[in-house]
This record gives sequence, C-alpha cells and structure tokens, in this order.
Amino acid sequence: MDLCFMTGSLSMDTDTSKREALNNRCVIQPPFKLRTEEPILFLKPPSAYVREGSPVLVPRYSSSLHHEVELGVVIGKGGTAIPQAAAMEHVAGYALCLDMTARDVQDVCKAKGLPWTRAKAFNTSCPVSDFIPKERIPDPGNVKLWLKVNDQLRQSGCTSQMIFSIPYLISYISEFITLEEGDLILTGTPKGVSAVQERDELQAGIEDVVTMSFRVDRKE
Ligand SMILES: O=C([O-])CC(=O)C(=O)O
Ligand SMILES: [Mg+2]
Repeated sequence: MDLCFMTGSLSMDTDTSKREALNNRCVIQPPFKLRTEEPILFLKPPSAYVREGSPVLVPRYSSSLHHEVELGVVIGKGGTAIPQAAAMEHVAGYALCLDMTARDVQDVCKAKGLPWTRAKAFNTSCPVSDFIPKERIPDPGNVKLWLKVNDQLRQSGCTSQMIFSIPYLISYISEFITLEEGDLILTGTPKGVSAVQERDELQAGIEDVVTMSFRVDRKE
C-alpha cells in the first residue's frame, strides 16, 4: 500500500443534518452541481500513512483533532470505469484506517468553500492496520468497527450503515480517477467522532479480525 487513496466521505454518517449541510456546501462549488446522493471525495497523500509503533501527530495549527474509524478497501487490480458488478474483482483486501481530521480547520474550510486538504491530508492523518486479505472479511458490507480513546468506547458501528456500498464507491470513483493497485479507499465513519489530546491512546478494531493502537503526540 504505497499509493494515494481516497475517502468516500460521510458514507456511514447517520447524522442527516450534517450530511445535508455538507451537501449544500458542495452544491455551491461551480461548475458542477452534485447530486445529493453523490459521495464527497478527498485525497490523502502517501505521507499521511502511519503504522503502529509511530505516533499520530496533532498538526501545530489545530486544536481539535478528531478520530474517524473507517474500513479501508485495498485495490488489487486497477481499472477505469469499473462496473459495479465487477467491482469486487478489483479488491485485494482491506485495512482498518483512521481518517484523522483537524475539525476546526475543516470547519473554516467549509465556511469559506475551500478544499479540505489542510484538515485531512497532513502527515500521519491516516493510521492504517496491517493488510487484511479479502478472504478474512467475506461480507465487507456487514462488519463491526469500534474505536476507544484511553479505554473508553467512542465509536461503534457496522458497515451495513454505509450510505454507499463498496461496489458503488469503486465504480463511482473509477469513472473519473483510474484506480491503481495499492490504492486505498476509506469508506466513511460511524457516529461518535470526538477530539483527541496529546498522550491519548487510540485503539481500534474490526470485530475479531484486527486491532491496532496509536499514541497521540503533538508536533514540536
Ligand atoms: O470529515 C467529514 O466531514 C466526513 C468524513 O470524512 C466521514 O464521514 O468519514
Ligand atoms: Mg472520514
């Protein structure tokens, strides 16, 4: 996994008012009008990846770093304009991911109609687990994800709550971005996102498949 990746944002957010607010914001971006049911996408660079053993760093410019636990889909076979029916043939496996988000910065970006890059794509903004082969998650549309901060449960949800299915996301994205082997698609977070502080311990898992932990540190 060493290429860029994307998030089908809000895919699992059950908070309708938040979804509507974001969709409205996006409608104002010329020249396209987004259909309300279209996923909001953003990119993170490979330098956003962080693996267990290294800390998640709070950017200097943020005082509200939020965790978002998400199922990541790892592309095994690239393609353009992949039909939904063939989408799962392009999946090599999965990874548990955190879409770390500088929420205060994202709020400013939203208010000004600016891209979310500084809020979502900074160094260490994507903690990832080990690669999970496809066979270990036979039904990715129905697995439970959880996240604890200092042993307290903050997020718990099931991928069955996703607004957009994995085949839909693969097909939708590949219409305008050619997917390549190693790309990782984050699929959106369940409710319960909250702020983390320096020295917090984050622990997250997918059912009985994988767990991972990360310590939060502040960039000096
Ligand atoms: O940060 C956001 O507003 C959207 C997002 O990534 C998610 O729902 O997973
Ligand atoms: Mg997210």
